[in-house]
Amino acid sequence: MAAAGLSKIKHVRAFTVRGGGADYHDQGEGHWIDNHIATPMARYPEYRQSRQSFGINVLGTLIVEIEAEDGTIGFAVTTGGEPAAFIVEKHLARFLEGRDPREVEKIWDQMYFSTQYYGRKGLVVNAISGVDLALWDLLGKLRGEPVYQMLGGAVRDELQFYATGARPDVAKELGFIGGKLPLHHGPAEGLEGLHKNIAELAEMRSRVGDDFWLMLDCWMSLDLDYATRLAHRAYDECGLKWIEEALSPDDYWAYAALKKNAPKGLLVTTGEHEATRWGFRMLMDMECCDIIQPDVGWCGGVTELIKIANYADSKGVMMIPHGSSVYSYHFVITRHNSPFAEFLMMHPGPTEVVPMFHPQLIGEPVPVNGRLHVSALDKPGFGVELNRELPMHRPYTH
Ligand SMILES: C[C@H](O)[C@H](O)CC(=O)C(=O)O
Ligand SMILES: [Mg+2]
Repeated sequence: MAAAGLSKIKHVRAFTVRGGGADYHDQGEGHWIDNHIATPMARYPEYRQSRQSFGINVLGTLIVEIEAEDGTIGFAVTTGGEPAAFIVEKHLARFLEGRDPREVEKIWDQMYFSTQYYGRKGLVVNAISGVDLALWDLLGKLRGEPVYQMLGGAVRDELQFYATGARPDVAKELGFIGGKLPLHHGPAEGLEGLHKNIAELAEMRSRVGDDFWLMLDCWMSLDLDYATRLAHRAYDECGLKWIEEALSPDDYWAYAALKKNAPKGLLVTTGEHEATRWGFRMLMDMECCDIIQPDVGWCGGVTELIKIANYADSKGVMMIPHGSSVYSYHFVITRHNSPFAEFLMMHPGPTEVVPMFHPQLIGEPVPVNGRLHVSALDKPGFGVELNRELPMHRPYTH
């Protein structure tokens, strides 16, 4: 039974919406995020130029709303679209309705183990993450507290960001501490592609100077041999800071080998497509990387991220969450082993700072001069509202 003053959960609803936002790959033509980026599908020439051509944006955004008996609504956005909406409405909602919203652990446990026979990673854990984030948002709104306060409070006054996008030189001018470039050419483009990758990085190094961090996001596109050669050349010739998600997320053995093969001083990072405490334990126990990068909207939500982050802390591994806007800001500010955060540049250029989940959230804070003061997070829940002017669709009910 809910304690006096805290409403029980009345109803869970799932919606879908298209056009950017949490499904940040769902952008219009000409956007930097869909311009010949190296992927595991780039071995097929017909899918090389555009990730949308092989369906990267096929799912769209999932919106989860949880309404309490007093009418308070918590919500969250993540990816997963219509199939995730089905899972939320037809399977997960039963573990919330009629419950005390403070039962986050029990609700998570029931969502995960009831779906384990067809879930464990990917879409199902995206759906669980969306529900979990909406639940934390509701709890914060019911208590009148920001999520970061419920997580133990801020350990510093501001967040510092690096920027992901095709223009680290602009990111530097905008005050970010570093810039992460997408890798453009994968192994199928041979030695010529490797030379082009290095030339692009060298050109960017010459624009940003010696001290600005430059990173490469390889989006699962490489094999171990290519990744090793790229790592050495990019570090030696261009002072690369880290090589990200170079390999398939399933190939823990290749990651462990890459970390051994990589030059000392270059960081190996991965994890945005990994999920749950068990997946991240594998990455850390097998010494696959120096930085883990869970996406809070995909790895199991805040309830699971607490466990992942604590394990990382105990192993001395840094945790820099992937993207995920306010959902990671509220977490990162509470952790010493997350000293900075990612900001995904969603401007098509990208030459301006625009909210990462634009246009889905109202009141979404953005870094100013590469920083965000904790006071920007001082609103109940995750501190944002849903833009209800968007054409939301509720494909299933229960
Ligand atoms: C730029 C990358 O290919 C991807 O779209 C985003 C990502 O992996 C990241 O922000 O990290
Ligand atoms: Mg990445």
